[in-house]
Amino acid sequence: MITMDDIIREGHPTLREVAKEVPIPPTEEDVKLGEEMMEFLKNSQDPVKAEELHLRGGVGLAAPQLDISKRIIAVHVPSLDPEKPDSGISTVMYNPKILSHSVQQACLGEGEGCLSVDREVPGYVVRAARITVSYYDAEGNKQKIRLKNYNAIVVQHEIDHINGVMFYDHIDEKTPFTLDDGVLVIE
Ligand SMILES: Cc1nc(NNC(=O)[C@H](CC2CCCC2)CN(O)CO)c(F)c(N2CCN3CCOC[C@@H]3C2)n1
Ligand code: NI
Repeated sequence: MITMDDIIREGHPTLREVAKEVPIPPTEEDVKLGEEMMEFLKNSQDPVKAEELHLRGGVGLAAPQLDISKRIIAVHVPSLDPEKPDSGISTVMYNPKILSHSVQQACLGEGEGCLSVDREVPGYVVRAARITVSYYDAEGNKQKIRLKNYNAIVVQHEIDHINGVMFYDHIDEKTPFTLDDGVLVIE
């Protein structure tokens, strides 16, 4: 079972590597890894288990954060709107690829953090508000989905990780909270 001890922290070179594509259909090993990544996210969102296992809350995780330089990400984002129970996203993506993105940009009003970064880095992380992503699922089926707002932000944060990009690379140190016109702030 994955715990915080398995997550490498900034400064570890693997976080700055471009991760390798995995064979499709995913091997048993890669399917198991994806399942363990998803289990970590669910545990981290369970108050009892998170407390017991000393987990920081997470809605996404990328294999390089486990010192595994493979293009595998897991996202488990609960829907923010109880009226729209399926507006969240919960899936493991193999070889995810952003096919297209909106000109419209968005950021989280609270900024971003990272399980591999043991410090606060204030500032807006401006990303595309909507993205079209292709990926392979655990069975090797090619999927193509459109994501927007919170779900889109999370998946972009994870895809950054498999490209060696950290969230604070997007923050302008001099003007961390300056926003161009029209950037959607997601609270
Ligand atoms: C936004 C948020 N980021 C949390 N942590 N950071 C992460 O997930 C990092 C990835 C996210 C940082 C910004 C975009 C992607 C992990 N990363 O570094 C992976 O690369 C949260 F934990 C969290 N939520 C809201 C939903 N809540 C449901 C109930 O359980 C608690 C949970 C807390 N929302
Ligand atoms: Ni992260």
